[in-house]
Amino acid sequence: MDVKVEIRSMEADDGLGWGSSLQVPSVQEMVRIDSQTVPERYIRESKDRPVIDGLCPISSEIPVIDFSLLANRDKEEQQKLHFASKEWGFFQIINHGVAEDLLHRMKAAAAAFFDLPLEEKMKYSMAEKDIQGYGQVFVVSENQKLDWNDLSFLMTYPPESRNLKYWPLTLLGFKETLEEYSTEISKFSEDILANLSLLMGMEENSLKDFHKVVRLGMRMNYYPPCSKPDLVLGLSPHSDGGTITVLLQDDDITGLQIKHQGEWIPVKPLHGAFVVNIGDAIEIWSNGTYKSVEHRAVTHATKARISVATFVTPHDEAEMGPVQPMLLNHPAMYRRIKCVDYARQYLNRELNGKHIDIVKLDDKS
Ligand SMILES: O=C(O)CCC(=O)C(=O)O
Ligand SMILES: [Fe+2]
Repeated sequence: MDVKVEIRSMEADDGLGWGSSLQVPSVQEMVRIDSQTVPERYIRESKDRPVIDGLCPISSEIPVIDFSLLANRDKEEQQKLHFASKEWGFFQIINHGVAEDLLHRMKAAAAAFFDLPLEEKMKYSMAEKDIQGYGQVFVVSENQKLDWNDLSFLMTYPPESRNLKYWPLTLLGFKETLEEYSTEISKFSEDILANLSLLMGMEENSLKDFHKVVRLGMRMNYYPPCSKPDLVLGLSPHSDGGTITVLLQDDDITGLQIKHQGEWIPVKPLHGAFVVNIGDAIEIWSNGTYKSVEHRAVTHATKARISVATFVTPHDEAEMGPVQPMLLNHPAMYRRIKCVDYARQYLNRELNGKHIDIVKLDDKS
């Protein structure tokens, strides 16, 4: 197969100043041209290959939290949030109050974008020095294994953070839907942060203060079907670098797997729920009490899967480092680092497990 479709424009733009990634082919286009061949660059070493088993029973153990109770600061529900963040780093949230119609429109907007012809999508390609737009991130060498995934990454909130040159404004309703969705996710995330602040022995607004305003980056993921799903990964193992991530996904395909007690556990979608996970920033602020857990995505033999991950991202100038109440009975487990420095280091490398070790302090120090 000889597919030379590079998804990157040559426009010079420093963008967010967080990093950049090398050019890669569109996997969706490769599969459209030849759905059977899996190029060598996508085939994982034996030890990294996934077990495709959407029916693993333990999946049902992932905590489910009722947001309507958390919003009322219900103590029992807060304890569930505490347990989930400590033991799993992941939970599904029901009764979040975001209208089902909006969730449906958000998924449809992402699907409509990936449905566009390649030439059209390429108009929104990442610029050379940015990670916003259509393309791929975390590609730093010509030799590394690639994910079976195409993505578009957009800053969506607050409104002034949007760079509309990466937004397909010709798609009817795309902009309005993302605006509406990101406004809802900003309110939802603020409330989760308020509950986590209280659980960490702080004022309700303390975690929010690290953001000034809650800042959202949205990664729309498209995982094409793969004829050999047991040889590839849709998304390499990683933990998310920000505060929390809110994931919206298709109901009918299990693609997300999380590392729990040394095993990869599939997260079976719960209709209408968000999957929320703790990012590295919360692990560091909580001095390791709450866990930013490794996760990955696997592919499906015949179906494409779309997910929409919204990353809550701290203010560039804020500091990551354990907060005072979490240091009362424990030594600091992480050194302090400015959020923008962490983001730059996080983004300019191959995605390969947890990155947090770069700020971990030796147990004895
Ligand atoms: O597609 C998924 O389920 C996972 C997405 C994810 O982990 C990410 O975009 O960081
Ligand atoms: Fe992730």
